[in-house]
Amino acid sequence: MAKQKIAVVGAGLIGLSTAVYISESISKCSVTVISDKFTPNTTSDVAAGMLIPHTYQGIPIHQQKQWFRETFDYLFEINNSSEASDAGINLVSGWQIFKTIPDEVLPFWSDVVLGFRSMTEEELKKFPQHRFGQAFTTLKCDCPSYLLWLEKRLKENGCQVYARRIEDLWELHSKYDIVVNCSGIGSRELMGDLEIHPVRGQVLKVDAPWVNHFIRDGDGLTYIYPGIHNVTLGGTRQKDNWSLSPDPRSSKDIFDRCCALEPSLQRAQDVKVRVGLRPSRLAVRLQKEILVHDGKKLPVVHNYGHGSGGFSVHRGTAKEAARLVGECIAALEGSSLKAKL
Ligand SMILES: Cc1cc2nc3c(=O)[nH]c(=O)nc-3n(C[C@H](O)[C@H](O)[C@H](O)COP(=O)(O)OP(=O)(O)OC[C@H]3O[C@@H](n4cnc5c(N)ncnc54)[C@H](O)[C@@H]3O)c2cc1C
Ligand SMILES: O=C([O-])CC(=O)C(=O)O
Repeated sequence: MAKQKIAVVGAGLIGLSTAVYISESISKCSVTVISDKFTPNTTSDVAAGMLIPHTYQGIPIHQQKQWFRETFDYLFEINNSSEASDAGINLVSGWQIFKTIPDEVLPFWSDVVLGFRSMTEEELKKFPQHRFGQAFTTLKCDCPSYLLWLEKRLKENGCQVYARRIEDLWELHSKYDIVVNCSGIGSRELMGDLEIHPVRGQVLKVDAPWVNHFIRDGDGLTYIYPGIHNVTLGGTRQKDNWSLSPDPRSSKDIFDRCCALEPSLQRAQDVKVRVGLRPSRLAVRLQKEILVHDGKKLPVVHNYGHGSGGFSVHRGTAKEAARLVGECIAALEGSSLKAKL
């Protein structure tokens, strides 16, 4: 039977990781990635890349935990291989601190990260404004390195990559059998999906190589994340704000909040400001849809809307998208067999 031609729209973290998963798990297909932007110009490049899940209100917790575990295990294996530095993956230990005791003292992901425990009184003395804290070790991606590494994997697997903006998924009907939509915030326009909205995030990437322990305020607004090449200082969460221009007042505010937690950051050098729009939705949209025009059909698998947590769950959602693509292939093969009989 001829190979099914799959087009993946989007070359951020979700498009690249989904294309890699499909090309490695489904032999009877060819994979092409089509996108208007590539690394270093995607939202995924701006992210801190920490594996600390955000909760999607519209998805059962056991499902989110499974996606996180699959992602953590995958990156942990890379971290323990000769690929670690190329892929930009490192293990990082640190503290999540709270001004008031959180509802979830033991979050659902506590037994996936390593060494999760409550902070000691002694550790908490470093943060006089905070009353409670969690200590653990997790993984962090240097996002541009990881995206380049995924692109390299794709090319090694024989996939094609094209730069092009798609106005309507139906444009792909004449050349491809199945489309996988990983267009992130672009799905608002491409699919007319008004459930997805931007949550603007501004961060600073600074040079401060002596900082090697992460600190995250549990309110999710202030964080210090050391990575392989720089330290990410965050952040902002501005719902429905589409501006990609850096805001100098926010930069000062982020810097001051981070210095309040880690005063040595006053000596940080080479401060770069980055802005990204989190593709936020109550639930990641991971489902099949059949587009129909003039009696012709185009199966589509959607995988978008990862909001603040794409890095934490991307491998798990890529696996689920690949399973849905497998179902589409089985249906296409079933119908072409029927047509021959
Ligand atoms: C400041 C900030 C910090 C973050 N920190 C973390 C973190 O520490 N941990 C974590 O887990 N997550 C984090 N995130 C969230 C994470 O960045 C996102 O969940 C993830 O990057 C989403 O990936 P994506 O591939 O869906 O989107 P994108 O990276 O935006 O990729 C979408 C792709 O689709 C393409 N596209 C869109 N429309 C079209 C079209 N019509 N035609 C062709 N191509 C199209 C775009 O060009 C792009 O290539 C953070 C986000 C921000 C903004
Ligand atoms: O919340 C965090 O720790 C980092 C993150 O995912 C974001 O800013 O979206």
